[in-house]
Amino acid sequence: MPKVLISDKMDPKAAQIFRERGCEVDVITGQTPEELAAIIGQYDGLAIRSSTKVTKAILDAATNLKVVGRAGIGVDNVDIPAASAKGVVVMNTPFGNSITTAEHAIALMFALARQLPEADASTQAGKWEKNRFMGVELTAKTLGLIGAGNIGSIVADRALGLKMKVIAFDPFLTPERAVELGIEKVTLDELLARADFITLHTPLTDQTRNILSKEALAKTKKGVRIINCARGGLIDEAALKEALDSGHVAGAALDVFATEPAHEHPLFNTPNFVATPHLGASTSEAQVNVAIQVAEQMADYLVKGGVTNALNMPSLSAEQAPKLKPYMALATNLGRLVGQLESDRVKSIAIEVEGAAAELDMKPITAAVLAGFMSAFSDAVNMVNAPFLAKDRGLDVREVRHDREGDYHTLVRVSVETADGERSVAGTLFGNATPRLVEIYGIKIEADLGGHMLYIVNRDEPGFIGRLGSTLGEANVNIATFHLGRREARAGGEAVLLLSVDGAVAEPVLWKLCQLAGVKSVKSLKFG
Ligand SMILES: NC(=O)C1=CN([C@@H]2O[C@H](COP(=O)(O)OP(=O)(O)OC[C@H]3O[C@@H](n4cnc5c(N)ncnc54)[C@H](O)[C@@H]3O)[C@@H](O)[C@H]2O)C=CC1
Ligand SMILES: O=C(O)CCC(=O)C(=O)O
Repeated sequence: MPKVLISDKMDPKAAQIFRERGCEVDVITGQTPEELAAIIGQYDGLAIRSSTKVTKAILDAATNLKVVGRAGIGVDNVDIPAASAKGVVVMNTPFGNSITTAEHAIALMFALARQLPEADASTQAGKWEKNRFMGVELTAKTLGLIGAGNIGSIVADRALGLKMKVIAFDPFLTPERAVELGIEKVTLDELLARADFITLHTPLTDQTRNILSKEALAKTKKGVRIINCARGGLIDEAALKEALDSGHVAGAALDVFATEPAHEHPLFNTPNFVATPHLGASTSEAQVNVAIQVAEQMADYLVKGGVTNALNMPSLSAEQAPKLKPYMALATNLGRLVGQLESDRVKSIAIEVEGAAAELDMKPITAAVLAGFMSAFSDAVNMVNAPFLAKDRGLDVREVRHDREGDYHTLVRVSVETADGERSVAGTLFGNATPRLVEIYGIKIEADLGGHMLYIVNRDEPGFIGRLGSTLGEANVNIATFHLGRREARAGGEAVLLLSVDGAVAEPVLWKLCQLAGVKSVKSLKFG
């Protein structure tokens, strides 16, 4: 039974769902990185929010880990390249807390417009400073969104309801989507010059880090108010403090900080500054949503092989998974066959599908071919890390879907290009379930790939099979299955033999086989 650790505070529904769906679960929160590293080796899954930092050191200690699930959106607390390299799937829940976070941004916009926190503190201190707190209306003001994805779009919708004009800077926002949202797509400089309120809704990336830099803040309209419910690091906090002190920025509200938790900060106690402790996602509704989603997704993966909302692997629904399973086995074996046969450097690999296979999502099939192929060169390869390893090796990967009727109701072909030219193998599924090799390097053959096998290329002539059988018999090698194919219809050409044998064939026996008259090459193969 897969074992899952919940290492951050999460709604109890998560643990309940893990148990209901066949996982054992421990909830241990507030651990130091050392404490986590000491126990993580026992777990197949790790469910987190933002407190647990899934660093390379944690991943190195996580010898059984298959999936990290983030109950939330941002995954900047997970070293995704390190997880991918280790073959660990990283998932998030991209929609469960978006409404809540958008509402927090709107709440902070109101808080700034009417100085609510300061007015509250003053009133409760018995001051009744009616003349001190002069607010501004939101109606007819311009709201500038930096980032118009899930959360930005919801903020836009709410702001339009408040009769604001909404403009957005987002390089990936299409003009059609902007029209659909009822907002205007602008450049960053235009947004800075026009917005009365600016709200940030992008992830923290190399492109967005410090997007509101000192220079950018200087380009804003005097009296602008700024809200950040996305990630610390998007705004230059020192420059923001200066701009608030000088009065150029009339107010700023931050839910997120460059360093969290922010127990102290130069911005604290600055007039017109509002702070919340990364509360964007903190509503009971959002926390139930993300806890349920993350547990369902992780359990689906661990128990049924379904992949949803993974950031480093193609999606595969739990319903699709059983249908794709035999294809993955076929694809892995074809990839592994080519990987073992080709000792030359493979420059490119093409995965072609036709018939029933052409109706399926190709991404998992491609990932399985690559996993099989790469497993011939390195250990600990799986469908998660194989595409990354292939990229690292400079392998060009092509996917081709044929819309044609072939000899087989379904076919997967893997072709590689080496210095010696292109070679390909192909396989089908018998009864929609059993993987079967049907072609190897241009020669028709029918064989199940599995266990230990021998691949022999020889001259097609009488007596060869007898010599081969005797040599193997003398070496006490038992032949389990025997498959034969030849390039030409008549004897004298090239033939291939695929034998499955009961164990690995020792080097001296392979050498003897190579010495047999008519043998061109002998390869020992192993399938998982
Ligand atoms: N404060 C909190 O508790 C929470 C914070 N968040 C944060 O909110 C952020 C946004 O979340 P979603 O809207 O769900 O993400 P999303 O991926 O749907 O949207 C992000 C948008 O940013 C845009 N973008 C990317 N690079 C950009 C750039 N250089 N300039 C301008 N726009 C750029 C993208 O095109 C995309 O439209 C995430 O970073 C997430 O971590 C999310 C939930 C809760
Ligand atoms: O889990 C949380 O409270 C933080 C949520 C968040 O920042 C996110 O989902 O990106």
